[in-house]
Amino acid sequence: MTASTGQSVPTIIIALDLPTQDAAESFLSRWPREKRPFLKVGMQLFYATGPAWVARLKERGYPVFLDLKLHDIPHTVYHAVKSVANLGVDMLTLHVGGGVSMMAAAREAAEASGAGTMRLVGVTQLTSTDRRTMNEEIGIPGTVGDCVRRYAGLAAQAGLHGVVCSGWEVPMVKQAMREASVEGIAVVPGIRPQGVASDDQKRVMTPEQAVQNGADYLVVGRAVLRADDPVRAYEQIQQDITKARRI
Ligand SMILES: O=C(O)c1cc(=O)[nH]c(=O)n1[C@@H]1O[C@H](COP(=O)(O)O)[C@@H](O)[C@H]1O
Repeated sequence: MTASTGQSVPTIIIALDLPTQDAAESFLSRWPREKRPFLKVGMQLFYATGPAWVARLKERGYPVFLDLKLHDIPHTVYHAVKSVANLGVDMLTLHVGGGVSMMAAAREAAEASGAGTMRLVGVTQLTSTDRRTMNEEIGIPGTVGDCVRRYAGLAAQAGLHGVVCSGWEVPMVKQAMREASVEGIAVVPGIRPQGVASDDQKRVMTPEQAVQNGADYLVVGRAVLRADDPVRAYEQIQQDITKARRI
């Protein structure tokens, strides 16, 4: 039996970490017309383009993950999610560290806006964080895995649809969410195909490893954005995923 038996095929999400709308459009123009990859618009591009361009991406048929990593008081997050709900995006991030009331407010706002299909996912410990940073700088004791597992349980308790974590923690976050009666999704950044530099990421995995560990979504930025042929790099990762599912 494969590690991913019973799951749908893991989906690649391209992190459009680019500075301007022109840069993003030029990147998208390199793709075959019929291809509509799942796109992540994060802070860099969202602050540069604004919400109208994101809404247009949706109108053009792209699945969109809006990665704003909301983290504020419950009242503010409630109203932020209400504003985002109008854009029709498929996924939105918030920080689990904001607490259960903040996450529950987000869920309530999504429901009140009729944005039932927008998946709310909680960022656990960033994949750029290692144990030393977490223990000595942030002041959270224990292993990163302990913390991520605990955060996944809190996200499920608050009614989120899943979490963002590294590939290393996927089995434990799924278990933690299941214990809270949620079949939650695992969205996994920090993906590095063999031979690609880790850059600022600390908890990295290859696409094959992440899939074998049960990841539902693989978030890939620089490995595709910096490739000489981004479409080819994306297709190679897709092949890696298919291969990993056969093992
Ligand atoms: O929420 C995210 O998407 C995210 C969470 C996390 O823990 N780590 C992380 O890298 N990300 C995002 O995933 C992308 C990873 O980019 P690359 O490291 O270039 O593949 C970036 O857009 C990050 O903002």
